[in-house]
Parts: sequence; C-alpha cells; structure tokens
Amino acid sequence: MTTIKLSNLKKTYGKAEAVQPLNLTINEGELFGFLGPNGAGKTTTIKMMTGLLEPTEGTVEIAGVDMWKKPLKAKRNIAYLPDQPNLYPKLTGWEYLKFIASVFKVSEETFQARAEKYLHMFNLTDSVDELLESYSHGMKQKIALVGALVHDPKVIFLDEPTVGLDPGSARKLKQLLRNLCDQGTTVFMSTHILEIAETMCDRVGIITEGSLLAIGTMEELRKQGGNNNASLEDIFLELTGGDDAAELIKSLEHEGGHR
Ligand SMILES: Nc1ncnc2c1ncn2[C@@H]1O[C@H](COP(=O)(O)OP(=O)(O)OP(=O)(O)O)[C@@H](O)[C@H]1O
Repeated sequence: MTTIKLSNLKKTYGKAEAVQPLNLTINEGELFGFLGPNGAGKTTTIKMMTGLLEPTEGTVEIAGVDMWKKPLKAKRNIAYLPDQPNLYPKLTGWEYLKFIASVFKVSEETFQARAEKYLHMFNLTDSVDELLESYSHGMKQKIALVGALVHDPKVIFLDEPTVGLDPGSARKLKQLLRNLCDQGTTVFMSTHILEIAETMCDRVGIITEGSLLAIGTMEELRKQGGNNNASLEDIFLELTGGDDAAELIKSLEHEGGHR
C-alpha cells in the first residue's frame, strides 16, 4: 500500500530550482533513504512533504490525504524530526513530551509506557526533569526523537538523523527504525552518508541539484549499473560516469568521518 505519494512536486526560489518536479511513491513499512550532498534539495523536499513549506507546484499525499489541502488530517499521521530540533527551552523534557502527547491526544497510560520505554532506550531517564535549554545538541535530538515516537506515527520523516548522535545512540536509532518499519511504520530519511543509505534502507533515491538521479533497492541499482557486486559508491560512478560523479562521491560523507 502506498503511504507517501509525491506528484510533480517542485520548489523554486526566484529562478533557482531547489527541487525539480519529483514523482515518488513510498510503500507502507518501507525504510527509504534520500541520499545527496549539501544543497541537493533534501531538506526542501522534506519540508514540503511535512507541510512546512508550500510547494511551487505539485502535490504530497500521506496515506491518501493531501498535505496541502487537508493539513490537519495529514499531519495526524506523521512525525518530523528536523536536523536542528527547535524545542521550547523553558520546558523540561517530560513537559515537552506531555505537550506532544496532548496535541496528538495520546491516552495517559499509553503515553507513560511509550515515553518511559524510549527515554530509557536513549539514556534520557535521568535528565527528563531538567529544562531543555540545559540539554546538549545530541540530547535535544534524542528528546525530539522520543517526542516523534510517543504518538506512534504512521510515517516518520527524519532529516540527517544520525548527525550529532554518539555512536551508541546512532546504532540504537538505526535498529529502532528497522524494527518500526518491520512493524509497518514508513520511514523517509535524508542522509548524506553513503553507508547509512547502503546498509539500512530498503530503497535509496539519489538526489543532486534538485533532481532524482536514480532510485531503487541496492539490487536494482546494481543492475542499472551493470555490476552485481557494486557498492553504492561504484553505482554512483557507473550510473553517471564522468568527473561530476567523482566530485559528488567526494562530497558525500562516509560513516565514521569525512573523506
Ligand atoms: N529559503 C531559501 N531561499 C533561497 N534558496 C533556498 C532557500 N532554502 C533553500 N534554498 C536553496 O535550495 C537548494 C536546496 O537546499 P536544501 O536545504 O533543500 O538542501 P539539502 O540537500 O537539504 O542540503 P544539506 O545537506 O546541506 O541540508 C540549495 O541550493 C539552497 O541554497
């Protein structure tokens, strides 16, 4: 079943085409990786998909509901974890989570159980009564993630979710996302890290300069590239050829450090 459908989705700023007409469908339970270098159009696309930035043209449907025609209904089904979470500094972690739960009308009992489970998972239990302004960047990301999960969304959008997390938390997040997808949640995740796209995602879409260069499972991408043992890096080069692709690969980060 299709959970996310983008039809001719486009964003221009003046004459600059940040996102060129994009057509894409993502199925229920899929973990989709949106891979591209800085400035490729990943955040712009996610903001249009989550109802934060109005498309210049085209539509976004979430579980059959048009994000821009019926925003409240569409947003009920989603959670969005931005790359820089903007949290209320004067709330404690727990107050923040309670606020999210009240907006999404989660019952008290369900909220308590879910919040405690995820706080424990990300080692935040001891900090939950402290003000968010005292949290480190990584802690802010993690509490925003817990907030995204307390209402059990059908679709989760994450923008560069592992950036800023310590390796242990990043590993837990990857495992958690895989488990959620296996249970039917759909995840749309942007990344500029090749290994994340290659090892975690069911399908990968490669975006550069606002347009989708290639899309498919690793196996499909390998076939397109004509090499069954190819890595995502090889595929990039084979699909596109030339110096541009080599430059692009250089601009993508590898996990565990920059090239
Ligand atoms: N408000 C804006 N006004 C003008 N141009 C913009 C605006 N927001 C984004 N852009 C441009 O749109 C293009 C895509 O930007 P976007 O932030 O979507 O890229 P990205 O793939 O998310 O990059 P990063 O990995 O650095 O976050 C860039 O060329 C950027 O300069």
